[in-house]
Amino acid sequence: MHRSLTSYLPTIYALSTPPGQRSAIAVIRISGAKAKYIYHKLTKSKAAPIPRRASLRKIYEPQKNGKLLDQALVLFFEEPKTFTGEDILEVHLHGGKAVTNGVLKSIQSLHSNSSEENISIRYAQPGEFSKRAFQNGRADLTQLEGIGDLIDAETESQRKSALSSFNGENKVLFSSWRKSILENMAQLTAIIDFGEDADIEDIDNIFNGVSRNVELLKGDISSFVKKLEKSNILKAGIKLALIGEPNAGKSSLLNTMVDDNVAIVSNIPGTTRDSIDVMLDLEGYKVVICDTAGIRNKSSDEIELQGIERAKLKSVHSDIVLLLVDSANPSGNFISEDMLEHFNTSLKRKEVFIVLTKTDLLKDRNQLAGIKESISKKLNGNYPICAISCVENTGVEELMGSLISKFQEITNSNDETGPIIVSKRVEEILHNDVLYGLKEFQNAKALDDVVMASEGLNIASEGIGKITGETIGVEEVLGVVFSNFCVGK
Ligand SMILES: Nc1nc2c(ncn2[C@@H]2O[C@H](COP(=O)(O)OP(=O)(O)OP(=O)(O)O)[C@@H](O)[C@H]2O)c(=O)[nH]1
Repeated sequence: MHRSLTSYLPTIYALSTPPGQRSAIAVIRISGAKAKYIYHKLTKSKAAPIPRRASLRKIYEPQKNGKLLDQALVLFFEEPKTFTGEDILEVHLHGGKAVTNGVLKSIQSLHSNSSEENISIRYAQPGEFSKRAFQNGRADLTQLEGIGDLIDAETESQRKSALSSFNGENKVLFSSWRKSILENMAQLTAIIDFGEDADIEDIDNIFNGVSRNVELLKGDISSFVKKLEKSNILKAGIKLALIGEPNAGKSSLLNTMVDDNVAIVSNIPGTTRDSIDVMLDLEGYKVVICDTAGIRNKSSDEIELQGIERAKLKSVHSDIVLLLVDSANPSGNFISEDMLEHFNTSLKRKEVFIVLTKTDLLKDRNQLAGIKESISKKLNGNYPICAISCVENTGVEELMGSLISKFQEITNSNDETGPIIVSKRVEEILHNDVLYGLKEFQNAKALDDVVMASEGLNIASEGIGKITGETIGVEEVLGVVFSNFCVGK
């Protein structure tokens, strides 16, 4: 009879659907050696549950004459081919608080550590189901972290990128890197072991060959890390700052984009005295739009001045800046000196879109070409310029289209392989262990030190092992990974 590697551990159970909420269905998940025992006790059925077959069962308090708690859909999965690698029982109850509490209490009441019987059952800790899956070899760490990212995904692009870990693509890639490192380490070990008997020229040839392989591998890993950095924007959200002079129409554009009145729109210049962040899902991208205070030359208002400084700072820290310019500005000075200075000192290397606003107020739309030319001249660059009117709702769609293309570009989403998301933990190991180890190899190679070079490769290979969990020996590392998970996962 098969026994999972974790069969000696207590059987765990948890409410896998959100707690404390009224819902049509609530699912309790139970995993471990006592899952079947719990089934018999709750259903009062003597017959063994048929694996993978949903059946409707009355659920009772387990003690003698225990009262009926609910009628539920019950699913039993037999080890080892289950998520955790252990027997799993799922009880799909009606989602009322009293029902779920009653069943949870009943399961807990089955725990017993009396001298005659040792039935160890307890509520699961965060991520404990996933931890069991890892311990029983059902999934590697990157796949499990991928599930975490999948659950956390708020937008379509985040969901897609989490899949690369979840469906094991990253695992395959990391394993191929590790295999390659181990093969090259084997060649260095041969030099170390047979060094004295071997021909110097042969040794050089082998060492140089390994060095070329490491160079290529380091290139691959570096591009993966670069792509990762780009994709990370997807997780945090693309930061989009709306800047412009007071009254340029920033809040109106934000409202049009959000299609809701989140910012205050008024015709008193300087209404937005501080920045407002709004999270949006734009065509599957998580975007954090920041409406900032109008930037102008002269202000004696201390609070406004602080707002202006913060607006400048926000634009510096954003991924994309929309510089809004009132096309109907009667002064004809479309970019103020203060804005120009901020642009030249801080925004030159940013992704900037110029947005000409209030085009409905222009008497002659042919003026637009002249305005565009004068702005480009003043900014001394070729920035994309869009013309919009929030009153007529024209140009906003085109602007959105251009923004989406930019999102794809800066997050690598139009790349064939798509964006990738891995955990912070994995990213750190890639930098601090894997790339570091390969760099150490290269330093040692420059000194012709085979032993140190091999040690460098060892660091890199151990690093990949830590990522997938293959060379994990320490309980703390597992703790770090799984403590971020929710209960029931
Ligand atoms: N005709 C017309 N008026 C507009 C348009 N967009 C904004 N406005 C008006 O311009 C004024 C200023 O708009 P806001 O969106 O508050 O401008 P803002 O840049 O956020 O202003 P501050 O918060 O002062 O920096 C309001 O009276 C708006 O109704 C537009 O496309 N056409």
